Amino acid sequence: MEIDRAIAACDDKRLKTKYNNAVYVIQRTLALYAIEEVAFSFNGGKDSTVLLHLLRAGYFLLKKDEKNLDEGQTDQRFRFPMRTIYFESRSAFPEINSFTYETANAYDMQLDIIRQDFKSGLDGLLKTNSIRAIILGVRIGDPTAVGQEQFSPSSPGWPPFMRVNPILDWSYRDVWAFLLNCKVPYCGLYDQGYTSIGSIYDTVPNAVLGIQNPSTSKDEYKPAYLLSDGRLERAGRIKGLSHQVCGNISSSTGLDCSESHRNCVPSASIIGVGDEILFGDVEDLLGPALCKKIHSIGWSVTQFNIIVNDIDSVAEGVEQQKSRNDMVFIYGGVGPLHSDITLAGIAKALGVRLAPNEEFEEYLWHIMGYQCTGDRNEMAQLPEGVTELLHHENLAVPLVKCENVIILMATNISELDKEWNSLLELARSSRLLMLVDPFVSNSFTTTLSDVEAAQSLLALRIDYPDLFIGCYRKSRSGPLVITIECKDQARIQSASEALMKKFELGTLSKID
Ligand SMILES: Cc1cc2nc3c(=O)[nH]c(=O)nc-3n(C[C@H](O)[C@H](O)[C@H](O)COP(=O)(O)O)c2cc1C
Ligand SMILES: Nc1ncnc2c1ncn2[C@@H]1O[C@H](COP(=O)(O)OP(=O)(O)OP(=O)(O)O)[C@@H](O)[C@H]1O
Ligand SMILES: [Mg+2]
Repeated sequence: MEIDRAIAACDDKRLKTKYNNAVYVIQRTLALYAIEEVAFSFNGGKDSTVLLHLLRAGYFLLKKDEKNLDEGQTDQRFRFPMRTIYFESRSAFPEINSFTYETANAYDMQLDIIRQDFKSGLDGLLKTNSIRAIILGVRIGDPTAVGQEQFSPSSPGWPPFMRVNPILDWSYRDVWAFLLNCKVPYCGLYDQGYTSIGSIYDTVPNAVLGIQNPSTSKDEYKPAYLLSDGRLERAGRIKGLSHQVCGNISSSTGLDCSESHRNCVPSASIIGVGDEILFGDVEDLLGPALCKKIHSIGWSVTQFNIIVNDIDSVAEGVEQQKSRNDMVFIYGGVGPLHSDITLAGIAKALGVRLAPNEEFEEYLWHIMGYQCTGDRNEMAQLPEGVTELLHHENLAVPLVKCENVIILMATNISELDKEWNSLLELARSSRLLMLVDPFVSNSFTTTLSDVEAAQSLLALRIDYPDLFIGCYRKSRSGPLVITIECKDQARIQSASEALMKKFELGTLSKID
C-alpha cells in the first residue's frame, strides 16, 4: 500500500509513531463497528486529507491481515470502503469544493453531499442510515477539540454518535510531514498561504507567510507547509467581533467610560459552575452577592445561571451570554481537578485552545511551589491569544479575563469581596469595566392585592417607560414591595409623585 510504504521509507520517527497510533485507532473503530455503521467526515481540508489516506491505509492493512494477502494483491485501486459525508456550504471556497469532488472521484468514494447545517444534517443522516460512528480530522489545537479524546460521544444536544478522532494528537508539523512524505494531493489553497480553511468570509492567507515579490512589489504568500510555528495555524481565520455594546460605544477589548455615557446601563451576566450547587449539596452565596455588587455600580445583571461541570455546557452558556452582555462574570470549576472545566469551556466558546501561560504559571509557582510542576500545572493552561491577566497587589494570583469574560477565583464571600474591590480599583485606572452612575431608586409597600395594584402600576409603566418598576412579595399574605429605579434623581422624584397619586390615600407608603 503506497501510504504504508512511504511511511516505512521515511526516517521521521515521530511521524511513524503518529501514523501507527492513528492506524490503530482506525482499526479499533473497524473492529468495534460494522463498516456500514461508520462514516468519514471529509471537507477537503488538510486534516481531513491526512485522514482520508490514513483510513485507506488502515482499512487495507486490516484486510491484508484478515485475508492473508500479499502486498501486490491489496495494492490495487480499491473503492474507498466507507460512506463519506461532506457538508457543502455556499460560503465554501470553490477550490475546496472542487478538490473535494476530484478526490472523491479519484478514490472512488461514496460521497454524500449534505447542504444543511451540521446538526440538522447529522440528524437526517442518523435517521436514514445505520451510522453510529463518525471519523473526523479534529486535532488537539483546534478550538473544537477542547475536552475531546480519540473516542468521544457527540456533545449534549447533538444527535447521538461516537466521534472518532484518529489524528487528535497530531501537530501542524505532523500533518505536513505526512502529506509531503506520502506525496498525496492536497487543496491548492494551501500553496497560496492558507494554513487553515474556513469559509470565504472568515479566511484569508496567513499573514505570517506573507512576502513581497521584489520584482513585482506584489504581496505573495509562501506555502502553508513553511509555517514553522504551528500555533499560528489559525492566524488567517478572522474572528468576528461579537459582543453587544452599551449603546454602541464599547469595543471587544475594553469598555468606554467617557462622561457622556455615565448614565447608560452596561449589562452583565453571571455564570456559576458547580454540580454541587445543582445537586443541592451546597448553597451558592457568591452569585447573589455578585448580583448585588454589579448592580451597585450601576450595571444591570441580565442573567444568572448555574451550569453543570461540563465543558460543552459551559461553552454554550459563555458563547450565548458573551454576545448579549458587556461583561460575563464566571466563577466555580477553576483549578486542577477533573471537574475544573471552566477554562476549557471558555476556550471552546471563544474558539481558541488552552495553552500554558508562563506568567500565570509563575504566580502559581509562588503560591503552590513544588506542587505546581510537571503534570500538575494544569491550572496554568489558559485560553490562548485572548487572555489578559488582571494584576492587583491584593491578589496572590491575578484574575483572568478572556475577551469580555472575567473569571473569578473566589470560593467564599470574603475572597469575592477582595477580588471585586481589586477589580473596581483596576477599573478606575484602566478601561476594564465601564464606570457609570449608580442607580437611584425609591421603594414603596402597599397592602393592596396584586389585582388591585396592577392597574395603577401598568399606568405608571406607560407614563415612565424608561424606568425599571419591580414588584415582589416576601409572603402571599404580606405587603407588596414596589421599587422604581433609574439613573435620574428628578425622574424618580416625578415618578414617585405620580405613583402616590394613583393609589388611594393610606394604601401606599414609602420605605425610607
Ligand atoms: C461530523 C461532525 C460532527 C460534529 N459533532 C460535534 C459535536 O458533537 N459537538 C460540537 O460541539 N460540535 C460538533 N461538530 C462541529 C465542529 O465541532 C465544528 O464546529 C466544525 O467542524 C467547524 O469547525 P471550524 O470552525 O474549525 O471550521 C461536528 C461537526 C461535524 C462535521
Ligand atoms: N464542511 C464539512 N464537511 C465535512 N466534514 C467537516 C466539515 N467541516 C469540518 N469537518 C470535519 O471536521 C474536521 C476538522 O475541521 P478543520 O476545518 O479543523 O480541519 P480541516 O478542514 O481538515 O483542515 P484545516 O484546519 O486546514 O481547515 C475536518 O477534518 C472534518 O473531518
Ligand atoms: Mg477547515
